[in-house]
Amino acid sequence: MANGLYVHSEIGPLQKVCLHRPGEELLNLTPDDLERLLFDDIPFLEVAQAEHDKFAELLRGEGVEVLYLEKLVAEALDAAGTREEFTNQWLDESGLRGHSTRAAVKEFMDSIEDTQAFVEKCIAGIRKNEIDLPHSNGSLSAIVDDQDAVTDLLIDPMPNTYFTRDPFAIVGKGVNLNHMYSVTRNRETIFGKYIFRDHPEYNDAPLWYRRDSAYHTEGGDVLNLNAHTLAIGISQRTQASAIDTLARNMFWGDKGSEIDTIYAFNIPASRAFMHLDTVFTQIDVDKFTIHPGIMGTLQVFKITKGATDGELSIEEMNDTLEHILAKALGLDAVKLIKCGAGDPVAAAREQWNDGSNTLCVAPGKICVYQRNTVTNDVLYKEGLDLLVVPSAELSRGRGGPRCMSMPFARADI
Ligand SMILES: NC(=O)NCCC[C@H](N)C(=O)O
Repeated sequence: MANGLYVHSEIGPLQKVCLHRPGEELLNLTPDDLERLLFDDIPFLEVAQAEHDKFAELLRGEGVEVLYLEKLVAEALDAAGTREEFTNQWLDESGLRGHSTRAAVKEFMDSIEDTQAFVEKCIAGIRKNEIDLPHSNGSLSAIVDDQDAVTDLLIDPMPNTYFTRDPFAIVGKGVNLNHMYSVTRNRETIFGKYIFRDHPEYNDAPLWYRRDSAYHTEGGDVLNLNAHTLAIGISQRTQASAIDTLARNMFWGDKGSEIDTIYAFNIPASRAFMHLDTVFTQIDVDKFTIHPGIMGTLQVFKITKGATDGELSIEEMNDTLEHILAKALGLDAVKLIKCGAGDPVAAAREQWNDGSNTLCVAPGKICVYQRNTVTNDVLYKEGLDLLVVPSAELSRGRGGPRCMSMPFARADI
């Protein structure tokens, strides 16, 4: 067991983080596929990459080790000799139809010698004109599927891979390996399966949640409040049943989870508020950014062990959000800083572009998107130290600095 994972808070000095630099997958996004692939516009790749490089450089400047997802996957497959197994699983989940088409794609992927280039191609997707497809003779599927095809892609790209927050979430020394809400993103969790099983530094990680679980959940909904307390969104992306399953795995599993209390935040199921971290992130020991739009409807439940094995105790918290968070963190008070300075128009505009979605690199020091000027001004005035990420193109995928990062290690506070 060589599991180098350690995350017990949202704010402890960030030591290692996993990113993915957007790549050719964005060149396979077409207007017709945007909605299905969960994008709102087509980013200009060159600029998106430059913005992402700046994000990585800001993190390195703070002493953070930046790991790249595609490199970790390639290292895992090479170290364990599992590329063949991975390829078959990726093909099984790629939506390909027809035996001979699958064989042609497999041959094409096998011909890519370098494993990291192979992983990058899995993420990029495959256009029909890249492969000599077998003639339709002898295959009903090749005739019917071809005439029904609505896209020029043989295999969809995975354009959301740069949102490394969502397919898995590090909690303590283990991992929630998620079953994601959408078919298009669920393939990203295959990468997690191989990293946390096969990578020399992260193998044999305890899994608190498994990608074959029945219910869907995503990492953007998971906030590590402290070593024994989690906050999780019940949202468009995370079902209450997934939280029940996770709680049982953590409270009674034999893999050593330290979590004994989960606060479930029921937020409206909408695209703008897709995860808890799109409306709410911790930025200091006693400070959070929050989108005021959720305050009215927010329902919070506290989940702990019930009286008998496997039974959860669920208590609805009838208190203000400030009090609930202060209690959860063992503090006298916390401060909620409103996105858009509380102005409803600025709040809605800046939340849409991830004004509440910050990545904390140390208490009081956070990465924010440059474009959210109203929110950033408030954060400056509140004494936060801002690492400002250019965001004209990255933001088109509807995720901010927290969405674009998965901490693997944070120092204790
Ligand atoms: N944690 C996050 O809020 N991640 C942002 C994910 C954006 C992506 N386009 C999605 O819809 O899943």
